[in-house]
Amino acid sequence: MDENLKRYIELIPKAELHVHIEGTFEPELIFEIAQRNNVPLKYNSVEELRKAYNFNNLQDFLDIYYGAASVLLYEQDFYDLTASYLRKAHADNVVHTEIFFDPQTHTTRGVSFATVINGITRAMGDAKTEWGISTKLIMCFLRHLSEKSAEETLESALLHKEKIIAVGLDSSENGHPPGKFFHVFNRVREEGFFVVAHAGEEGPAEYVWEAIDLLEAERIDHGVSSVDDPDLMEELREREIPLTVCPLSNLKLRVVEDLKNVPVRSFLEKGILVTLNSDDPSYFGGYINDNYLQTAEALQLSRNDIYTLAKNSFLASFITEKERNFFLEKLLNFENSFV
Ligand SMILES: Nc1ncnc2[nH]cnc12
Ligand SMILES: [Zn+2]
Repeated sequence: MDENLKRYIELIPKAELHVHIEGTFEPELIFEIAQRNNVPLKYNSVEELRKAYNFNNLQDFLDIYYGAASVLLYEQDFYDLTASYLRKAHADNVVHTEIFFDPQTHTTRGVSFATVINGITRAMGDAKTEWGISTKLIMCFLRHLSEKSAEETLESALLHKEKIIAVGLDSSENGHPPGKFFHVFNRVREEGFFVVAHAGEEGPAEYVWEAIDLLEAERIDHGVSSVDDPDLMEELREREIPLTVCPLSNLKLRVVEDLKNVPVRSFLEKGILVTLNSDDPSYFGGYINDNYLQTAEALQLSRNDIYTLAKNSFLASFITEKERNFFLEKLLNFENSFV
């Protein structure tokens, strides 16, 4: 790739809108925390664990991801995990990030909701002080569990309402359509949270329709199968519903055979608010800049395309108009001064 475009990608201020905090758990930190908490691991070394990162589909990955998360027990563990991600995001010139967390992954093991959220938000506060990085937190329900379990999780979340900006849906997609969570998302909206949902990752375009029509999702996570349905593409453009696409994730989970097949160009050409994100960077071989760089290379994206993707990341963020204007001005200043 052209050195100048590479530098432009690395330096451009950007927002990350699709990253699971449990998916930023690096093998070295997994072993460190497992050791200090006396939790046995199935793997004998960092190298052995890394070797297991060879996935045929979403479920293969989720099995390992939930296994690693089981070493997280104390508030300090969640703090260390989050601080480690935010350091990397800052290095990639991420100036705003909206982080997913999966409370049920921890509460079902007896770790309290407060332990999880207090550790994460303390690291978010420290990162703001230290690096000026802006952050929001999005709670996700695990869709392989019941709607009742999601309702109980929402109850726990209400005690920490001011720390959570939006509620989403993740985990095993096929067989667990958004409609399964219709009632609980009515409550989510009544409580004033923004709504997002993973849809159209491994699942069909129909699941994206359900997410926007039944759950009234304001942003779709992945959504790559939308490209199969021209009416849906038109709907996403018309209603200005952003997609948080994660190219390296799609490649590693075999949603696509080649990065060339991630439909970022189709979304850009259609005028859909598409963004690039890392999803679970410690498992998929790269953080946000790696996603931008490898996608730009595979799709021959121009500097102008990169600018649009970075701008879209701010347009698609759950921030105030004042914050949005601040970031858009930062972006414009960067554009005008980059040589
Ligand atoms: N890519 C993904 N899809 C669904 N659920 C997830 N949880 C973490 N990463 C996920
Ligand atoms: Zn995801």
